Amino acid sequence: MSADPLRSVLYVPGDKPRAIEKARTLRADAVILDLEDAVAPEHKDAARANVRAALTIRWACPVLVRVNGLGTPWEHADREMALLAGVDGLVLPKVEDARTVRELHLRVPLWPMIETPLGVLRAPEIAATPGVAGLLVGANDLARALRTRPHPGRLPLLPALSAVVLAARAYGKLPLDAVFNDVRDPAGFARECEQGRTLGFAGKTVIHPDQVEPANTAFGVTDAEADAARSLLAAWEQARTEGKSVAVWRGGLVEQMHADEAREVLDLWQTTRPEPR
Ligand SMILES: CC(C)(COP(=O)(O)OP(=O)(O)OC[C@H]1O[C@@H](n2cnc3c(N)ncnc32)[C@H](O)[C@@H]1OP(=O)(O)O)[C@@H](O)C(=O)NCCC(=O)NCCSC(=O)C[C@H](O)C(=O)O
Ligand SMILES: [Mg+2]
Repeated sequence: MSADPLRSVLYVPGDKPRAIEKARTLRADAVILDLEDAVAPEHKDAARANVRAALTIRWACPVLVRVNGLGTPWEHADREMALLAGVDGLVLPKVEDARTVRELHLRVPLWPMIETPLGVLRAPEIAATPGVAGLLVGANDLARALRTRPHPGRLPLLPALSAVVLAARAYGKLPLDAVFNDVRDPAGFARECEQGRTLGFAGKTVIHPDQVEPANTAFGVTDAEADAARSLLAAWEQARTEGKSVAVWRGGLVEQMHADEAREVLDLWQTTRPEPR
């Protein structure tokens, strides 16, 4: 389990200084200062200057920058600014192969976005690339490229979502779920978080302050889950003390991997507990 949970990862448009300021007051596990699709071409230079200024400030969470993609007029200036300003990682949009990631020769953690059909097909090689910390799904671009129709349960995207989880997990990287566009639909957002967690995502990318705490809850550990993990571990350790290879807890079989999983749950609970007041 990662020492730095990424339950909620907030996109903040680089051309909105007020939103950048606001992001510092939220409890997102990380933020992505966006220079790509949230910023219109005529605002790119101003956004880059805002992001440079934001990177000089001390943040309570890791700060990533989503740079403009390969082949755009802004890619070099974006990367150079972010690297010089000391960014915690770069989000690379629309990545379609491992070679382009490798050839960037960047020494910060890289977060390729999987948001095209080719990107999905090549997600394993992209996830395996040294320097890659995790994969993000870009469901808006992907849905458009696949010509899917909107569906409340994301049915048409499920194979791609699972492919990204599979690729990331296979190489020990973190898969982050896509954004949910309707910022005025908290029930729909909660359902999609639940689905993302069930699919195996480590956290969700979000686009509005109101989505931060619900994502933290959905991808975090409740006190009840922590209690259950402690109880399972106690049963496991008791069984092992008695020389048994497996335990039975609440009527179910417990083996080593369940005990390992319970320890991971407790780690996450420990690292994400609100500070005592
Ligand atoms: C989605 C929004 C355009 C909604 O904007 P708006 O209706 O104006 O929001 P509110 O009035 O409710 O805002 C209330 C306050 O919250 C601040 N705010 C809003 N959004 C953010 C944010 N993302 N981070 C920080 N703070 C934020 C406002 O400034 C207000 O503050 P205050 O003045 O104190 O009241 C808007 O939320 C927005 O622009 N969101 C981000 C959009 C974005 O980043 N898009 C790009 C990433 S997603 C993407 O590209 C998809 C992917 O690539 C794919 O293919 O799927
Ligand atoms: Mg996109």
